[in-house]
Amino acid sequence: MTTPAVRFTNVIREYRLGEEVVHALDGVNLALTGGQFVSVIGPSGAGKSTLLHLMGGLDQPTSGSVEVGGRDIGTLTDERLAEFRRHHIGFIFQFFNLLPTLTAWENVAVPRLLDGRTLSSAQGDATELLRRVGLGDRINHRPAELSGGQMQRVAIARALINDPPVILADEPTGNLDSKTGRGVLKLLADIAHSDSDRLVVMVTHDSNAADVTDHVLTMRDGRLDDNAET
Ligand SMILES: Nc1ncnc2c1ncn2[C@@H]1O[C@H](COP(=O)(O)OP(=O)(O)OP(=O)(O)O)[C@@H](O)[C@H]1O
Repeated sequence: MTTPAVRFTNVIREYRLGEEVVHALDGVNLALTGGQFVSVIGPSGAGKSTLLHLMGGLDQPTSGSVEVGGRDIGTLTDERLAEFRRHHIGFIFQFFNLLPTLTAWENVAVPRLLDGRTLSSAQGDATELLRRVGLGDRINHRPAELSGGQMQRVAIARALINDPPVILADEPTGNLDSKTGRGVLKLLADIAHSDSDRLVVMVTHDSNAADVTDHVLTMRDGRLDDNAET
């Protein structure tokens, strides 16, 4: 049996605010294999972002385990966890989070700096990825010279630069018009489907999402509605 790209076992995440305890995740079990594009939907406060943050090692469960590629990320030290995130997880955000003074290819190459490499050593890979996301003619443009959809494509190329097996997207179409958003969703689907080892998980309020994703996880009050083994 293949190891799931992501597995949650009895995951609880509580936040304590004074006397009050919020159960952001209230016993989540899931196993997601690579090669698919999964969306996470549900009402505000249901726990969607918490789920994504735990998948990406940005937050830790109060109890239960989160495995990425078969490794329990709760057992890693902070330093190992940061390294693990850089190589195993690609993040895509609603507001792109590009650096305004850098060109498109330099933005794509930034994660390589964190590995102690130079930007220029990644220029070839960054340019190739920009071509892949349809921006081969925009490699020297700065973010202010790009449309919202183009900025999100740069951010997607940046998420791919270290070839991570898991890509996590938090409302990636939330700041785009619906036509541009559909293009971004199609690109994310292509990225998931072109590699059987790659899982793409997206938190969204986008009503088009269910049409383009292979599986929809619905969250409510910190729990998943259905059996999430795919
Ligand atoms: N750092 C925190 N401290 C305290 N409570 C938190 C924290 N982060 C999230 N919560 C609470 O956990 C619950 C789940 O929040 P989460 O952001 O995961 O929901 P969501 O489904 O992503 O919502 P939205 O669609 O509005 O972004 C909410 O009740 C929220 O208030």
